[in-house]
Amino acid sequence: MSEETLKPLVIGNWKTYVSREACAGVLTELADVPHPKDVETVVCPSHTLLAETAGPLLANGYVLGGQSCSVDPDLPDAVDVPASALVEAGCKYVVVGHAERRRLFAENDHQIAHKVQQAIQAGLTPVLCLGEDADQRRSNQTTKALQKQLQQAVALFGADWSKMVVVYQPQWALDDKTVISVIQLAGTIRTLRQLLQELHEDNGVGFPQRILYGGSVDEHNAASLMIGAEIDGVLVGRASYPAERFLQICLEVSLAARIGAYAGPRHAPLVNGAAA
Ligand SMILES: O=C[C@H](O)COP(=O)(O)O
Repeated sequence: MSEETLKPLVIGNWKTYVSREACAGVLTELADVPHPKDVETVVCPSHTLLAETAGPLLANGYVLGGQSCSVDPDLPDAVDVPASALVEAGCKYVVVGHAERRRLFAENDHQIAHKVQQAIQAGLTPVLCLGEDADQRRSNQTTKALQKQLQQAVALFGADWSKMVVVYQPQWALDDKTVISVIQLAGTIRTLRQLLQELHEDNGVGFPQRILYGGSVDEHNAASLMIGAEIDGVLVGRASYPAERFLQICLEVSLAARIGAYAGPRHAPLVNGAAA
């Protein structure tokens, strides 16, 4: 496991919040206030801003990510940015399976598996988002939903996916902009860690992954979510802009990691010598 993957990870997903007009100011603010070096800090600008943001972000110690990649660049219906083009633009990460793409573009697990495969083949680290919807939550199907999404997402490749980042991003929390409780989150993160361990045991591939949380994370809740739910970082949407808020979240995560003596992704807890 590389030194970087032992750090907590904060990903700012700009979506379309940062316009071309606002971009130069944001880049200046991100450059002026040094972000904590003990946090790996990724910024995912909109694809049309990648060219002009890559240089300044990389020069200031940020890591670059893509907001999505195409299912297969060779398919005639490929409309998204190829993973290889993201690499050329300087990206290290790419978000796949984002809740909004699952919902608005009806992206399914099979397409997401292809995206994961494309990302890995291009040398990117996939940031795989998954989570249950409101109905699944109400009917206690959360574990089943997560298991299905996980298994199908990694079904197409047998390579070492230890670097893959998993983001728990419950659809219901995004729909309502609900802030998840630390207790709720802690329980589901534990389940996810267990599911990942089972996948590891079944396939003999890399483990453990970094598990992040995404959904209404801000400068006020980032630290308590980090410590209370034992996550490895956060995926931030709205609060990734303005830069001041995003930098404060990075500081909170750094502080939480120090308080919790964070030492990298954890294994599933053991009960009587076996995984819980
Ligand atoms: O990509 C980020 C997630 O959609 C979370 O967005 P949010 O922080 O605005 O709730």
